Amino acid sequence: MYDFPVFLSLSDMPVVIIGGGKIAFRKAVKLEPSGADITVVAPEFHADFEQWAPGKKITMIKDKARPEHISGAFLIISASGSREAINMLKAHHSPNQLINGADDKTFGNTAFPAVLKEKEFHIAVSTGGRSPRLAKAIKNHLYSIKNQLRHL
Ligand SMILES: C[C@@]1(CC(=O)O)C2=NC(=C\c3[nH]c(c(CCC(=O)O)c3CC(=O)O)Cc3[nH]c(c(CC(=O)O)c3CCC(=O)O)/C=C3\N/C(=C\2)[C@@H](CCC(=O)O)[C@]3(C)CC(=O)O)/[C@H]1CCC(=O)O
Ligand SMILES: NC(=O)c1ccc[n+]([C@@H]2O[C@H](COP(=O)([O-])OP(=O)(O)OC[C@H]3O[C@@H](n4cnc5c(N)ncnc54)[C@H](O)[C@@H]3O)[C@@H](O)[C@H]2O)c1
Repeated sequence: MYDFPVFLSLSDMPVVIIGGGKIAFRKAVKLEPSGADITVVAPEFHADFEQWAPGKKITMIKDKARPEHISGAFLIISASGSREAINMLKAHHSPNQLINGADDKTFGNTAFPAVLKEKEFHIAVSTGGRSPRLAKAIKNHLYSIKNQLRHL
């Protein structure tokens, strides 16, 4: 699973995040600098969303996720932990959509890596879904040694 790494250009691409909690917020904050056209769908939003989203290219829909919310999306982030939302997504996604199963790694075809972004380079670490904590630890280790490579 998740065995092919790629860097995407998401500017103006339709991205839908299902869920409005802590994890959905983390994904939204990571995606926003890409310039994607982000829609977040959830019956309830974490307070961080309400403070952070105004003035950004983010549409917030206060509703349960429904088929019409996902139909035009290039990338869908499943981050609600809701069985109902996951089952809806399983039944109504199309086979050529990118799906990030942040709440269920048994479903989906796309994982967010742990990212180290500097002016000169961009490193993404994945464990193929096996251990996000390990991915984070490797990223933090690379961060701690990056200055040793400055002369290259
Ligand atoms: C790297 C990172 C990027 C990001 O999130 O953007 C990321 N998870 C991070 C952290 C993290 N995730 C979790 C914890 C708490 C538990 C713990 O401590 O272990 C922590 C720790 C923390 O939050 O500190 C739990 C967790 N993660 C997933 C599930 C669902 C499941 O497993 O079914 C559950 C709930 C399990 C449960 O509750 O049962 C699934 C996924 N998490 C991934 C990525 C993808 C695989 C990446 C890879 O290939 O390695 C994948 C498959 C999909 C996706 O989310 O894209 C980011 C570190 C970023 C950084 O700091 O740089
Ligand atoms: N991928 C990761 O890195 C990672 C890390 C930790 C946890 N998780 C998983 O992510 C999921 C979400 O975690 P959280 O802490 O954000 O949860 P949370 O309870 O804070 O948020 C859940 C959100 O989903 C919304 N929701 C509920 N039913 C919905 C529906 N039918 N349609 C749309 N939205 C709906 C809720 O209104 C709420 O906004 C959990 O399954 C958790 O295990 C993932």
